[in-house]
Amino acid sequence: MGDSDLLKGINLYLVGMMGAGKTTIGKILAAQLGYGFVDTDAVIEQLTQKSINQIFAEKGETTFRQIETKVLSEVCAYTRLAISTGGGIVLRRENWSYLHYGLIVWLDVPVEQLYSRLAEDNTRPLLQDPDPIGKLRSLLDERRSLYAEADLHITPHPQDTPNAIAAQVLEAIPSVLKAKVGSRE
Ligand SMILES: Nc1ncnc2c1ncn2[C@@H]1O[C@H](COP(=O)(O)OP(=O)(O)OP(=O)(O)O)[C@@H](O)[C@H]1O
Ligand SMILES: O=C(O)C1=C[C@@H](O)[C@@H](O)[C@H](O)C1
Ligand SMILES: [Mg+2]
Repeated sequence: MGDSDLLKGINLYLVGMMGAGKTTIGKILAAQLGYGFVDTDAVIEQLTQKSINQIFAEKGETTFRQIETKVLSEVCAYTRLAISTGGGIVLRRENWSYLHYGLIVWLDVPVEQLYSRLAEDNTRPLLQDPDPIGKLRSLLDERRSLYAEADLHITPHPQDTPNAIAAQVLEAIPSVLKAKVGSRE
């Protein structure tokens, strides 16, 4: 059971740039909270029977974003889930109305580290760019103020393991949960 009552059934959403560790840490958090695990990118791939790269190439980013919103709107109706989102989930205002049903955690990882993790990975269509590090920088510049709308801002040290980062999230939850519930009263 462990920390299973920590969030009182409220969903936990991980947001942040591609490569920030949302999928990796979301799985650990789900196990530790006794929650189910959902990755919106994986759900989109299952639903469409296409890879994210294929969806971007064949249908374009706008269609991907429409599917992403639909998936989020359906997922948020469930409880007791840790949900790793796609890096661009913060872009549509409508998505925030769904995210705010849960507790939102921003994994804020420096661009250099994102790049070193993703350099060998060709599954992120937005990084198929002649200047991937410049692209990561400009995406983060566009999105930083949106990610900052999360309830909890976690800035892991470069050497922190996924388990250590998950522990930081769990440790910080009680204080932010209080603030979040308090703000609704
Ligand atoms: N704390 C960490 N230390 C070292 N490597 C990590 C850490 N967290 C994640 N990684 C590695 O970085 C890569 C990207 O992680 P992950 O897929 O979890 O990111 P993501 O935020 O889900 O990205 P996306 O938005 O593209 O889905 C993976 O290879 C993962 O193993
Ligand atoms: O940052 C982004 O816009 C993206 C991140 C990934 O999780 C995928 O959702 C897709 O590659 C787009
Ligand atoms: Mg992911």
